[in-house]
Amino acid sequence: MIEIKNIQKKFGDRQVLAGIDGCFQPGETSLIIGGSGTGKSVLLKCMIGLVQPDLGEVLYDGRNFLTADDDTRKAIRREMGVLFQGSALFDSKSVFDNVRFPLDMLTTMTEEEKVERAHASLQRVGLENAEQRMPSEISGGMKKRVGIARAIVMNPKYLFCDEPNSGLDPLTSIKIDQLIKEITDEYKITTVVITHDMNSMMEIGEKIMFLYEGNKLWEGNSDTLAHSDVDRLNEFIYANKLLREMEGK
Ligand SMILES: Nc1ncnc2c1ncn2[C@@H]1O[C@H](COP(=O)(O)OP(=O)(O)OP(=O)(O)O)[C@@H](O)[C@H]1O
Repeated sequence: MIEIKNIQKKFGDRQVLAGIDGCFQPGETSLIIGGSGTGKSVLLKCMIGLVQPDLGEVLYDGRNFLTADDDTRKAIRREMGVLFQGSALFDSKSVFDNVRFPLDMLTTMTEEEKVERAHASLQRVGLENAEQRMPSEISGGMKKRVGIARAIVMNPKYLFCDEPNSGLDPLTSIKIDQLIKEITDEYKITTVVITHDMNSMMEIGEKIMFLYEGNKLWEGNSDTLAHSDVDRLNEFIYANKLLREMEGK
């Protein structure tokens, strides 16, 4: 379980996060939604240690990530998998070498163990036949799958995905969402996904947190999303639907 308490962050005079609380459960895919510039990515970065919040706590199964000693922080980091926007693959490495990279960097596994683990991850995302291909030779959806395989290769307890659907067509988006949800459920991972995607909200929104100008204005799930009395959320959903219709999705 991940708990965040009163996360605050300012850049200059701008209060980007104004005190966010939340709780994310194992085996659950939790979504953070909201318009552009509302602080979703900054919140995610605060959670994974890429941005230091001004105030607040991030607890990983009770361990305070922000005040922990170096060894505990390292241990927590090793339990995290991250799928970055745009997949962030190394262009000069094959699919297989991209996936085994965290094992090379962070473990003392034998060659045989690494190969076995990387194979298993790639198999889990359905890419066992693309291991020797280069990132430039595969589609956007496949790149996301490689990113997911790399994010789970260390058997993470916590998985973070920043806009996993960006740049994908609707069908591929749904497949990627389903994969994230299945993996979360199968390995009982605590998964946090940032998304703009209305389909994702409806299909995998077991828990949804809505941010607006650095505040959490609403929390619920896909069933309650369309029935809130929060004007800002209703505007966001309406704008999203409109955009999808205009794009012919
Ligand atoms: N390192 C930084 N220095 C200064 N301002 C920043 C920094 N990182 C983010 N911001 C600002 O914080 C605000 C929130 O940014 P954030 O990236 O979290 O938005 P977001 O909700 O993820 O939006 P999007 O959906 O467009 O990615 C923005 O106004 C952004 O310009």
